[in-house]
Amino acid sequence: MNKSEAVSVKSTQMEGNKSLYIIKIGGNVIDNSENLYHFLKDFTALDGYKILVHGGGKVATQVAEDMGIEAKLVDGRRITDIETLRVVTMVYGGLINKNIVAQLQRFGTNAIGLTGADGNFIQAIKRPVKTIDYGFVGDIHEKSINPDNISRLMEAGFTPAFCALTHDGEGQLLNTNADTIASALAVSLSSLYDTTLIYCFEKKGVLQDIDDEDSLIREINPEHYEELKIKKIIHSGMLPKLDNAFTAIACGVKAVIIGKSDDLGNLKNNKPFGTRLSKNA
Ligand SMILES: Nc1ncnc2c1ncn2[C@@H]1O[C@H](COP(=O)(O)OP(=O)(O)O)[C@@H](O)[C@H]1O
Ligand SMILES: CC(=O)N[C@@H](CCC(=O)OP(=O)(O)O)C(=O)O
Repeated sequence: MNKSEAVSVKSTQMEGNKSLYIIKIGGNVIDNSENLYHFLKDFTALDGYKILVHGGGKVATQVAEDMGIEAKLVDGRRITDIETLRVVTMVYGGLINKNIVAQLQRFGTNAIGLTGADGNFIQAIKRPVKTIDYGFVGDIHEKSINPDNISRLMEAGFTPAFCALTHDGEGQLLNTNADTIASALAVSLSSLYDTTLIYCFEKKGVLQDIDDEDSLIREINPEHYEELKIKKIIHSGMLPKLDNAFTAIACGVKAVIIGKSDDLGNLKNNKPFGTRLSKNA
């Protein structure tokens, strides 16, 4: 999460809450039908309240290029002009979201596919132009999410599946990073549920050596994170992911895990899984 996206809201955690998993999947999992199949099956097998958040940046880039629209990303964030907004609306809100919902239904999860505009669940602010004009990109703020509305949907038996689209309340859809949406939902819903946020991607977790799957770092605190950044052990997409993850931990989310989508089943069997974030000792 960059600074302008930071969710500064501090939730009031209550004792004895019901548990909730908020699980985000990224573009590399979505792009691999076998991995996606296994992930959605394991997601269905988890007990309790659940919310799925999906990205799909890789698919959007491919579809845009097929349509002759060049993808432009700055610090991992897509410059979203009006043509690109049309593409991401079709890809995130349509193609990916509806396929995921259909697959979840097959496994028995009564999923309901959503953008932030549906039910006014996530209202964002169009990112102000500073040095870069990101176009139709939405930043989430502390009043973006009303946890009671989302809770009502879950209490009625539905499992929300959010894509990476929000709205500004004035009729405009906005493209919003899926990692940030997952973190903001987790912070907001922590006021009602004991919330665990899980980022699933294609690697075992945060690795000491990105080319060695056996080099999993089992736990990271903010101090350790700073060292890993200086040593350039963590870079590219993992930086905003961890920024979002530490924001969630600091704002009342019970646990945050970053791990491989194939290993989600470990959670049900109480086996260790991925990299767990912690506060400074
Ligand atoms: N130390 C690290 N361990 C694991 N992945 C890392 C590390 N440093 C950078 N990365 C990169 O971060 C990427 C995950 O970020 P991103 O592509 O934004 O995820 P997602 O697919 O969930 O959107 C990995 O594919 C990997 O290339
Ligand atoms: C503003 C912005 O950058 N939005 C992201 C939303 C999709 C996303 O987050 O996808 P992954 O999780 O697969 O990376 C994008 O369009 O790429």
